[in-house]
Amino acid sequence: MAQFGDYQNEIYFGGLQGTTPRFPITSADLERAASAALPPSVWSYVAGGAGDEHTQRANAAAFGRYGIVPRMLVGATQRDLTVDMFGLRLPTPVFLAPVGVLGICAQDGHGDLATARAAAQTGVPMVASTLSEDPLESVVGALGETPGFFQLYTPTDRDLAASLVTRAEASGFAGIVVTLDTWITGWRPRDLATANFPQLRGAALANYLSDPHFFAGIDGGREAKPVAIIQHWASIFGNPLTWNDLPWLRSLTELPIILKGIVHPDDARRALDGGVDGIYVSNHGGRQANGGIAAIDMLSDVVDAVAERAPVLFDSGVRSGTDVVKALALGATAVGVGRPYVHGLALGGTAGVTHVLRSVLAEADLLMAVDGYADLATLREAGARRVGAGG
Ligand SMILES: Cc1cc2nc3c(=O)[nH]c(=O)nc-3n(C[C@H](O)[C@H](O)[C@H](O)COP(=O)(O)O)c2cc1C
Ligand SMILES: CCCCCCC(=O)C(=O)O
Repeated sequence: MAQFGDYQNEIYFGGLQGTTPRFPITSADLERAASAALPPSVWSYVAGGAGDEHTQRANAAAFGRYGIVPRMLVGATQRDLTVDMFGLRLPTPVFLAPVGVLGICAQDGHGDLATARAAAQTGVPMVASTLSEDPLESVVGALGETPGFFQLYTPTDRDLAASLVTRAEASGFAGIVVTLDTWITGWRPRDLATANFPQLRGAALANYLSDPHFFAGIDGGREAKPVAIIQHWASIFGNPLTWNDLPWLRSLTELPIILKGIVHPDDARRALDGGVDGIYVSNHGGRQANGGIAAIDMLSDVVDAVAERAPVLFDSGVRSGTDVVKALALGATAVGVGRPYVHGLALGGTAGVTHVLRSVLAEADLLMAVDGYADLATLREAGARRVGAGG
């Protein structure tokens, strides 16, 4: 059975033979190289967070407070990292977190397709953002057999919201991830300094521009001037959903609904009572609210509150395979990689994203081998020890 850790040998032997594409290995080196590769205003959008970015830094640093305790003489020569969730058997516990505006991070403008192709090559599921530069139908097409989830930014225009969900269901997405924490934009100093909001310049509106319901709300319809189209988009983008909206969301689809942005255990319980199928713990990578707690520090509280009633997805601050293993040990069902794959995309399109995913998976797999955990159930049972340092 092939193991994710085999990528290590591919890199070593490819290095000897000169066949492996040379991408940086650590997330810090990837980040540095991507910052040089992208135009400065795009870089500040990707790298930036809310306020003085304390929460963003805390997300990553807080992983340093947790440790895996190794077990010996186990012989974990074969590791099983498969995950069952939402009726799917997934080959990896890692997924691609939704990132809007991927187009501006790719040389040919088709960052969503490039990412979907990397998902197809690695089997890593992709959560595709509403804010895509390629329409959702073509993104799911590029995923091939690999499952995709559609991330919904719920517009205030309910017909448009319903249409996006219906299109996602019809085109083959396996679930709908509803993002709760970004109905309004947080205070993002780096974007304010460059007055840079790429999607407001139309870089990520393919899902809207391909939807007849979107044009129904604009004077002049499809013939309207670009500025009127973008103004209309900005006026309907963010819907401050409340608990009262859950039955409406539920009525839109038979697909599993996963709520992204849950951090409080009581919210997780209430969401499940309200009929959703999955909880996605995230603080949006510190891009929305500064002054918050690191997402990983809330994971086990949410996992306890969910009490096995549903899968718990996690992102925010994941930078390595070690972080993935820690989040899994703390009870996550699957772990989302965010900014690191955008860095890979900026450096090498599909090949760059594939490299990042394979590196993260290889490190996770090798850590489990060395630490004596042959599968995720055993790892989860052992848990992660809180060690106090870091963050
Ligand atoms: C450039 C960028 C764009 C993002 N766009 C979206 C989006 O369209 N929808 C969404 O739900 N989350 C979006 N996110 C948040 C990610 O899904 C994820 O929560 C976050 O990147 C996790 O933090 P990390 O990358 O620091 O680990 C975006 C993040 C970044 C960096
Ligand atoms: C008007 C809000 C746009 C948010 C765009 C995408 C996103 O989630 C991000 O973090 O950036």
